[in-house]
Parts: sequence; C-alpha cells; structure tokens
Amino acid sequence: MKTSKASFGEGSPEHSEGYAATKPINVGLLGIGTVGGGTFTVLQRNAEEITRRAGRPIRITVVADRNLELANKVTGGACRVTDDAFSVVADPEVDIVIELIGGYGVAKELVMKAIANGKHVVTANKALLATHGNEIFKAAQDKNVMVAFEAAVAGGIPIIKAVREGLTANRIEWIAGIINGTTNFILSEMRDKGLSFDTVLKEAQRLGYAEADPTFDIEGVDAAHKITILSALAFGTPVQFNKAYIEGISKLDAADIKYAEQLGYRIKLLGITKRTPEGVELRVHPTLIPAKRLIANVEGAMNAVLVQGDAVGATLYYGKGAGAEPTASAVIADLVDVTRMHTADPENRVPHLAFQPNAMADLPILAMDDVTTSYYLRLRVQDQPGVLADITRILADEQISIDAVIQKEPGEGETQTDLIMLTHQTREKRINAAIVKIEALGVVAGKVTKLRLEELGK
Ligand SMILES: NC(=O)C1=CN([C@@H]2O[C@H](COP(=O)(O)OP(=O)(O)OC[C@H]3O[C@@H](n4cnc5c(N)ncnc54)[C@H](O)[C@@H]3O)[C@@H](O)[C@H]2O)C=CC1
Ligand SMILES: N[C@@H](CC=O)C(=O)O
Ligand code: NA
Repeated sequence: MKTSKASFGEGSPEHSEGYAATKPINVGLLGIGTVGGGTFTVLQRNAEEITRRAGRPIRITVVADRNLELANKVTGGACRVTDDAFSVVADPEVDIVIELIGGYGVAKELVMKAIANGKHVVTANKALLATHGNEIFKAAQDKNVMVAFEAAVAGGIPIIKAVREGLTANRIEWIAGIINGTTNFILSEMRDKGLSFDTVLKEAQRLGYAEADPTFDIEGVDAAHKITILSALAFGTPVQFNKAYIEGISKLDAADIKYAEQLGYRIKLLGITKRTPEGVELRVHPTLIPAKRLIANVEGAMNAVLVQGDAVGATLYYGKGAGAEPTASAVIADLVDVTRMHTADPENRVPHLAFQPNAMADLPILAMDDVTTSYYLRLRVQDQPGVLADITRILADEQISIDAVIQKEPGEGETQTDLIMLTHQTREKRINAAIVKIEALGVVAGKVTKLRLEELGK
C-alpha cells in the first residue's frame, strides 16, 4: 500500500495530481487561539482529503495574531505570520479571511474591511453576527461575497447547513437546543460529581469551551446569540438579538434540580425559538424537560438541537458544540463550501439567512409576557391546612391549571415546608400575576421560584 505525505494544502500525489496543478485558494487566518489553532491543525492534517473535496488546494498563506509567539509556535514556519490583522484583510493575495478573534470590536472592523476588499469571510463569531449580522450580510451581498458561519452555532454540529439547506421544504415550527457547552458541562458535572460551580467553570475554561468573558456563557448570552441566528434562519427574519429574553444558570438552585428529577424532569439551559400566530418567541432560560427525551440526556459539553418542521416532524442534531477541533470541523466545512461556490453566480448561492434577502418576513419578536409555556413553581409555605386551597384558588383565578403537586414533609421541628407545583401551559403574564398574589399570602415565605417547562413533543 502506498502512503502519501501531503504537504500542507497541496493534496496527495495519487489523488490530487489534477488538483495540485490547480491554483490554490488563499486564506488569511485572523486569530490562532483555540479555534484558529484547531483549524490550522486539521487543515494541515487532512489536506489531501479536503483538497479532493474542494476541487483545489486550500492554503493558509498568512496568519495574524497579536500573540506572535503563539502564532509562530502553531504554524511552525508553514506560512507567513504577522501581528497586524488589518494587513491581512487588505492583502490582494488573500481570497478568504477566517475571523477567529471574537467579540464585536476589532473583529467587526476586520470583517467589514475584508468584505469591502472583496474577500469572502468565514467566522465562528456568533456575538458579532447576532448583533451586527444584518449590516454584515447586506455588505456581503452588495459586494457579491459570502460570509459563512457554521461554527458560530453549536460548534461542529452542521446545524446551519441543516436548517438553511436540508430543511428548506419545511415550514419550521420551533427550534430548541442545548447550544452552550460550558453551561451544560457545569450542570452535568455539578449533578453527577457534586462539584462546585466555580470548580467546574475553571475546568471548562481550561478545556477551551468558555468564552473570553465566561459570564456570556453563564448568563445565557452566548446561547442567546446562537438562538438569535437560528431563529432568523428558521423564520426568514432579520437577526434581532436585542429582543431575545435571556436568563442564565447563575441563579439556579440545586434544590430545584433535585425536585425536578423527582417529578421526572431534567433542567437544561435551552435556547428556544417558536413561531406563534402573534409572532416569534425568542428566549434562553433554564428549562425543565421530560427526563425520557433524548435531549434531556445530553451531558457534558455536548450540544443538541431539536428542529420541528411541518413536513419532516422532529429532527435532532447532536455533537460537540465547543473545543478546538470540533469547531475547526465547521470552519473548514465552510472553507470548502466557499471554495466550491467562489466562482458560482452570486444569485445562485445559498442566501446568508436562508431566505432571499428581498423575501424576508417582519414577524415581531414577542415580549416575554406574551410567551406561552408550562411552569414549575417552588414555594416555602406554612405547614397548615388550607394553604394549598389558597394557592390553587389564585391560580384558578388566572385560568392556570395544575398538572402536579408535591409537598415535602417538614423537617424535625420545622413549621415550614417546600411546595412544588407544575402547571399546564399558560401565558407568562398570567403566571407572573399569580405569583405576585401568592407571595402576598401570609402563609407563603419569601419569593416563589419559577422555572419554565417544555414538553418538546410527544
Ligand atoms: N472556543 C470554542 O469552543 C468556540 C469558540 N467560538 C468562537 O470562535 C472565536 C474564537 O474563539 P477562541 O478560539 O476560543 O478564542 P481564543 O481567545 O482562544 O483565540 C482568539 C485569538 O485571537 C487573538 N487576538 C485577539 N485580538 C487580536 C487582534 N486584535 N489581532 C490579532 N489577533 C488577536 C488572540 O491572541 C487569540 O490567539 C470567538 O468568536 C468564539 O466565540 C465558536 C465556537 C466554539
Ligand atoms: N463558549 C461556547 C463555545 C462555543 O460556542 C460554549 O460553551 O458553547
Ligand atoms: Na455548527
């Protein structure tokens, strides 16, 4: 058997003689940290196969990173290195710019300059696209260049491809996903190993899962960036991050995780977007999910996205949503896509946001008050007759029906106990109104804990 040693971006002799002679597509890589490093390594390792798929060699000709020592170490002399990212987006030799710096400051400037200079862009930057995507896609359309962003949502899972291309026959009804690896890792490790929040967060940072500012992960902002992008792709609307409802896991109490389990549910940080007759729900929050659902059993840094289409029904996509090589897998898939489509008529390329730019819908994003879901309520109550009746009357007055109740036996010498209730579906404004009245009851101590619950299908 012959073995082949493909040099970086050249393709192997036995498979790629034709391709090796083909003009390579030249790539400038901005940021060679976790994802940039993974991209460089995988592109080098799988050069032969990637060339055979792309039809021509994909060659990183220049890497820009403000950490030159790191850039030199990772590239090992295989290409040029600079600390001036702006020189790369202006470099006439560069066909595609990969932006893996992150954030919406310098990254936005670089992406806009790259587009203005007629370069295609590949990015993993969900923060940038969720906040400035409309402007970026418009600029790209005007310049006939592509902005590809598979790595921006659920890392290595090809979810953008699935929603934008694989499911085009469908009227998408809703999407719900575990789309932040760091928080899923924290919830799993805390539950399974009893480790503290801070210990697990440090480990997630060490493993390269967390954002530069980990509060983006913990407070649900990163998941909101991602569900904002998916929502736009699903419903043909502009990206509208500023209208997303966002609640992270920092206030989640271990007691609720335990009670949820007793009731047959798991708590996951979900990104949810749903089409309703009044508009689109766009929200991120800890959510009770029936423990028997596949998605409830997604653990560690793994991601999973459920997409409900009217024709296909429910589809589930599972895989690594963070980390160097899983994310590089998506970045390189985009590089191959862009390379293949580079010479195609821009009119015939897949639209950035799945729908043709002149056929976008202006469905409103619903205020959280108008969202419909089920609820988990935990109350600290006096252990005395009539308490449950008072509470159920308040809920009934708001037309909220109860699905399940558990009341703990008070501890030795205690006069108060935990009362846990699950409700059927209702509007958020109704449950909030009921909670205000419940908290005013003399027999209820402190605040009511409210979590949302989604059945996610049958
Ligand atoms: N780490 C992960 O698992 C995932 C990250 N992403 C996204 O990928 C992007 C990159 O993330 P990571 O690789 O984790 O970040 P990182 O912090 O590991 O890498 C960023 C790199 O950019 C360099 N850099 C920063 N400012 C620069 C500048 N002005 N000029 C040149 N270089 C500069 C830094 O020195 C660093 O090497 C972010 O947008 C992130 O949200 C997306 C999916 C998964
Ligand atoms: N910080 C993110 C990285 C990938 O997008 C996460 O934890 O999922
Ligand atoms: Na992806």
